[in-house]
Formats: sequence, C-alpha cells, structure tokens
Amino acid sequence: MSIPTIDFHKADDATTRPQLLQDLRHALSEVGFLYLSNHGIGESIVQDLVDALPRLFALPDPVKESVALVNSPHFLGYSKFGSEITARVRDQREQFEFANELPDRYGFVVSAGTDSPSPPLYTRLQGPNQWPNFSEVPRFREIVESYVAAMQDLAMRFLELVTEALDLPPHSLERFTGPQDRIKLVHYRPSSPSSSADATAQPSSPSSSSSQGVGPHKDSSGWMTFLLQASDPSIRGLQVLSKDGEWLDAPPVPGTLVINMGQAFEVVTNGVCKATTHRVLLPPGEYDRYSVPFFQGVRPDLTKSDLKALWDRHFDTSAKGWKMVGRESDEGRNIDGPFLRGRYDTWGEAQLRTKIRSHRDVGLRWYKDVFDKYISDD
Ligand SMILES: O=C(O)CCC(=O)C(=O)O
Ligand SMILES: [Fe+2]
Repeated sequence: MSIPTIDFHKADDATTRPQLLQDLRHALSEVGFLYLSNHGIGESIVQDLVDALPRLFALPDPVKESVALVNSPHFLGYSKFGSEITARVRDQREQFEFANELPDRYGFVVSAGTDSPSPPLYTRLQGPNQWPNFSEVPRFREIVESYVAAMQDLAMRFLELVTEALDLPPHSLERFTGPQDRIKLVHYRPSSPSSSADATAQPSSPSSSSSQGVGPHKDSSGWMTFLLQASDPSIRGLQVLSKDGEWLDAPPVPGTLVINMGQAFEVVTNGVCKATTHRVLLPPGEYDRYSVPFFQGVRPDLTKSDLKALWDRHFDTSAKGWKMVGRESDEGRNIDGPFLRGRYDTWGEAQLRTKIRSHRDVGLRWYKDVFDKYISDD
C-alpha cells in the first residue's frame, strides 16, 4: 500500500472532479493518510514560516521558556525537549503550540463569581496565546497568524470536498467543527547514544539506534490534521501504520501537505474512516527536523449521542458499500483513545484528559482537582 496524492486543482474541473472524489473516498476510508498537492496556500506564507523555524528554535532556552506551556491553562506555549510523553516514552522534540486567538471565557465567568453556572472545565482549553517577544525572529506573530488563517480556510474548503466524497449532504460535517484550531511548531533532534542512556530514556524506545521523535498515536487534538514537513526533503522520520500493521515512510514531498484524520473523525464516521496511527522515528545522525501540524478543531460539547442519526443514515457499517470497515492492525486498535473507546462521551473532556496526560506539569498546576482521575483511569 502507498500513500495517495490528492490534487486539489482537480476539484475545480468538472471533467476531473468525479475521479478525484472517488480517489479521496478511497484515501479516507481505506488508507487514512494522503498528500494534498496544489493546496493553494500562498508560497510566501509557507516559506516565511519555514524560514522562521530554525531561528526560533536556536533561541536560548530561557528565552523560549519565557512562554512556557506550564504558564497556560490553555496548553498554549513552549514545551522543552523530553517534556512530552507518548505511548509511555519520552518524545525527542521541543515545540511551540498556538491557536487562533480566543478569549479565556472560562476564566472570565469563574472569576466574575456570578450566579450563572461555570462552563464545563474543558472550555478552559480555549484562551489566548502566549506570544514570545523577541527581535531575533522578525514578524513572528504575523507569520504564524497568516499561516493559521490560510490553513483555517483550506481546512474548511477541504472538508466540503470530504463531505461530498463520503456522499453526505453539503455542510453536514462543518457543524462538528469547533471554535479553536491549534497549530504546533515542532523541532526534532535525535538523541545521541550517550543521552539515550540517561535516566529519562525508557527501555521501550523503538530501537536502540533510532530515537522516538513522537511515539505511535492517533491525533487527539482535532478533526483533521494538515501537516507541513518543513525540512529538507532528505530528512525523513514520519511513518504511518498501514491496515496490515506495516510501518510505511511518509517522506516530505515539496509543495504538499500531509493530511490525516483525527480521533473525532473516526467517531463521527462510525469507524468508517479510521484515525490512522503514525509516529516520528528519527534515524541516528546529527540533524534537525522541523514540522508544523495544524489541527482543525472539533466542537468541544460534541457527544456521541449527537451522532446517532448520522450513523444510522450514512455510516451504517452493516450495510454494503464500506468495503474495509473495521479493518485495522492490532497495534492501531490498541492506541489510547478515550473518545473512541467510549469512556468519555464528550469530546472536550476526552481532549482535556489527553492534554493532562501528555503534559503533566500543566495538569498539576491548573487542573489539580481532576488530575488523579485522568492520570489513573486506565
Ligand atoms: O512531525 C511530524 O511529522 C508529525 C507530528 C505529529 O504527528 C503530531 O504532533 O501529532
Ligand atoms: Fe500526529
């Protein structure tokens, strides 16, 4: 199996659109990953971001830590190398996380102390960014905001094509999207053999010579992920788990974005479109890898019961037409998925739990009352 490429230009031409829709349906329901070419994002919007990344991550640690994630109840900010855990192993990456700018509605209601009931705790994930204030990366905020705005527009346009490819009425998926889209600027560096022997490294890292950039996971932050691989094409690392349980390389292809479905998409489609398991495995060497995933947001109050009608009408998996439904490798099926597996019925709560488990220092500081519940619920 290989990862298909969807040429977005073909959607504009009535002679190529039907085949494109068929290819997209196949990619969504039977592969779970695709490259999107001719996506229409302005070249300078992408290039400005790509150019900013090495300068951003070369800043001294105290400068980066001036916007540390732990300062933010919204999990927006900088996390240093080795602070994130996926599949119980420390990831060899550092990252900045931003979102489209939103007010801290939860904080506002709670601190106002009015009689109105507090919003659910998970609404606290929404809030303002921490923008770093440094001169070494000129126009940084503007570059990130332009990229986010372009991705929000692309994600909505692509979602309409997906809606049509799955034979759904126009706009029927749009109502599941939420107010907050998130983006990460990520820098990977393989651990040297000596550092992988330190106390933080786990014995279960994928192999003794490669380091875990990010461990096997299904994206939990959003609905669909649009990933920019922002290093030289010779720098590999991203791998996708096929339905047969085989890890496939997804090398950078200039001019494309890699798209995959997140956990909410799998739930909304009743398992017809699987959220595909992926990881970044860094071959040994001295190099830097940069990537920028954009996660299209999900409506936080979405519950599984909201989806029943859609499942019955369009994603009845006992009906013919969804050829490979339910097929997934054992490794993929065993990936942690609190919304998928039914323990948490509301999307926002499942997302909060995932965030707390991945960034425990933030959880302890801002979510003390629910920390133990979410950490030890498996
Ligand atoms: O860096 C990459 O290529 C993938 C990152 C990723 O999968 C994630 O952060 O969810
Ligand atoms: Fe991911």
